Amino acid sequence: MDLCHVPATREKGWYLALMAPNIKGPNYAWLDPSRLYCHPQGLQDCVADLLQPFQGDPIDMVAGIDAMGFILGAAAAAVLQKGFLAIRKAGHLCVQTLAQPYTDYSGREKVMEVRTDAISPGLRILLVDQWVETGGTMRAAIELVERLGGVVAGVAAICIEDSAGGRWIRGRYKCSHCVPPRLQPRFDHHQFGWD
Ligand SMILES: O=P(O)(O)OC[C@H]1O[C@H](OP(=O)(O)OP(=O)(O)O)[C@H](O)[C@@H]1O
Ligand SMILES: Nc1ncnc2[nH]cnc12
Repeated sequence: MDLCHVPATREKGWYLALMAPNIKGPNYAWLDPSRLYCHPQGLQDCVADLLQPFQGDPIDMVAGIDAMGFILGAAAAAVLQKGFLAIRKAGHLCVQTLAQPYTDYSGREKVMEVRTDAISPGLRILLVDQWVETGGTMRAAIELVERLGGVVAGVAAICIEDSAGGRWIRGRYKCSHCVPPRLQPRFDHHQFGWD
């Protein structure tokens, strides 16, 4: 695959074709989007599409979710010229943290942590992750921000699936994603290959 080829017309989500299917079975997410980060124009357009709905919105800080949410989150923070807060899977931060248990698409119970000294009450935070499948991970991050008095200014991910958790998030927060309407049902049904 040519990771430099740029199509003549770049409609929203053109770079989604760079994603790759799971070939390793049920212990993994059904899809791996990360090859699109290898494409310079793909990465740039992905971040621009995620930020477009928030143009003009007051955002004080961007938070990205461990691990792949760090990539788009940090890129978005750089574009917005804001700071970046890492929301981490438990057991990595050697400072005072707040913890939130959750369950994700794997069905396993996990714990997310955030440092307690970065979010002051009323701080408006844009939460970024690579993907929302069941919504368990993003909901845990939302809980952490709100328990610290922060305000979730928005939720951004390449895709927010039409799951119960995805709908819960979409119903309560301003959201952005990269999926054109014709492709959303394919992603909701975990179908790869949408040309
Ligand atoms: O909506 P959910 O069902 O909660 O799933 C979404 C989460 O799962 C993936 O991360 P994962 O923890 O697999 O790993 P990584 O980011 O460390 O690769 C994805 O990037 C989200 O963070
Ligand atoms: N990165 C990802 N891609 C597709 N589905 C997912 N579910 C959780 N993470 C995912």
